[in-house]
Amino acid sequence: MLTKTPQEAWSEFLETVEKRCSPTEFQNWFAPIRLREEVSEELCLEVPNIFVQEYLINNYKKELSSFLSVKATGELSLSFTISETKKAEPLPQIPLNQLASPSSQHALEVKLNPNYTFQHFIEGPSNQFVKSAAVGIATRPGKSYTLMFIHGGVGLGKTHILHSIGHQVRERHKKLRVYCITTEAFINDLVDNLRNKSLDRMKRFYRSLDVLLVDDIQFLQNRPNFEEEFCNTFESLINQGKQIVITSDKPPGQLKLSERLIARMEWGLVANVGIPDLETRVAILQHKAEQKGFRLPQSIAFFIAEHIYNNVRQLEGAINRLNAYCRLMKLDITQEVVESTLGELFQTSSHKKISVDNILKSVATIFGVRISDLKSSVRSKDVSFPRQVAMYLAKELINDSLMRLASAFGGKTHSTLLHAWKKIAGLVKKDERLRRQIDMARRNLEA
Ligand SMILES: Nc1ncnc2c1ncn2[C@@H]1O[C@H](COP(=O)(O)OP(=O)(O)OP(=O)(O)O)[C@@H](O)[C@H]1O
Repeated sequence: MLTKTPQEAWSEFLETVEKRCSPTEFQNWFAPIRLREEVSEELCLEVPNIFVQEYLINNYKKELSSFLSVKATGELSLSFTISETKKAEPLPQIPLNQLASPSSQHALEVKLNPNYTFQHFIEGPSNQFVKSAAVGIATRPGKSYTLMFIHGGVGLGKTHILHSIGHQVRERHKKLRVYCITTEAFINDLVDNLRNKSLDRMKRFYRSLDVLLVDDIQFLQNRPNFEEEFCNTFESLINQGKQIVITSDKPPGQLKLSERLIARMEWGLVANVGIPDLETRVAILQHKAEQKGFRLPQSIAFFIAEHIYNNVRQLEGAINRLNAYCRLMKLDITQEVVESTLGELFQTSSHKKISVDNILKSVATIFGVRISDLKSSVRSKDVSFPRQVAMYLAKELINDSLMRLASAFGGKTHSTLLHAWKKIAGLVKKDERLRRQIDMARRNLEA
């Protein structure tokens, strides 16, 4: 019998999920969910949008069912409400008769890259949220969130997503005026129009758009004069219920822009694109190879993905280089060929590959125990403590799932590994000797 209140069940569910998923996934999908304080036996959740609700049900139904009771109908005792879209303060509207004609042409428009479509965007835990939110926005532009703000590191697919929205809107909403521009081009446009005293025409043009896609807003930093005009354009579109999508290398709060603009951007749907995990990188490599018309063996894709890991553009560069080399030299793709062609890229983009086996070797030497004991289920303190240190190092130094890391320790579970990591992380703060032992192991491994 379930005796927990829905609130208790929810917080236990969150605790479990937080241990299991990546911080990006948790931040994107779970952190925005609010528990509604309703007097009900049902768990009432307030979600910021339908994507979060669908994500929760599609991916965590099984887990939820072990925390929540089930109704007589067999459904989970769970209900959702979608938080009301926050409204921007009203600004003076531009009369309709002043809007530019839909046939206006603009030289600075960015042509949407035909390869940057949702179909060619490979999904993984690091970008699932941004992708489903973008698909939702492209399906009903201006209807759910009038502003979407996409941020993330270099080469992780922000422009790809931006153009995908543009393609889909053009395909499904033929009458809507979609315009894609880089922030640099917007600034150049502004400079030209100021010089030609045609600022009003420019304003009318931008304010007549239905969907404005703006790439790399970080280039607006430290340019207060241009920022003001951008902010006006932006507010005017938002007030008309039009759609804006902005990309940036940082979240809104970290941009050096006026408080007014930052507040406006934070008000939208803010989504982060993270670094793809190993499996997603492998899938991206294989997809890119397929697009180029060749097949990349799985083992080779893993090999490349293990060495190039924080920039998808570099993965794509690797595929292009490998393809060109093998075609010209009429070679099959083997690991040797990959090493000789892409070795340089590996050097610049990767640090030394650390494996659980290396960690076990290093820890065994420092603590004077046998590797086989570390992998066994021996529980004596002189073995279990170094084993926990090795688990701590594995979680700290290897970018892989807890489950896989734990199983490399002779089939341990992810909760054992997490427990070990927490314990050692706590001890290392106060135990000088342990800190030195761990530093020594790290130096050995990274040397
Ligand atoms: N998930 C993905 N699936 C397929 N291709 C991807 C994915 N993520 C990125 N790419 C590819 O990586 C390349 C770089 O992506 P993009 O230009 O969109 O990155 P960005 O985040 O805008 O980079 P920058 O910060 O430099 O502007 C593109 O060719 C894009 O197609």
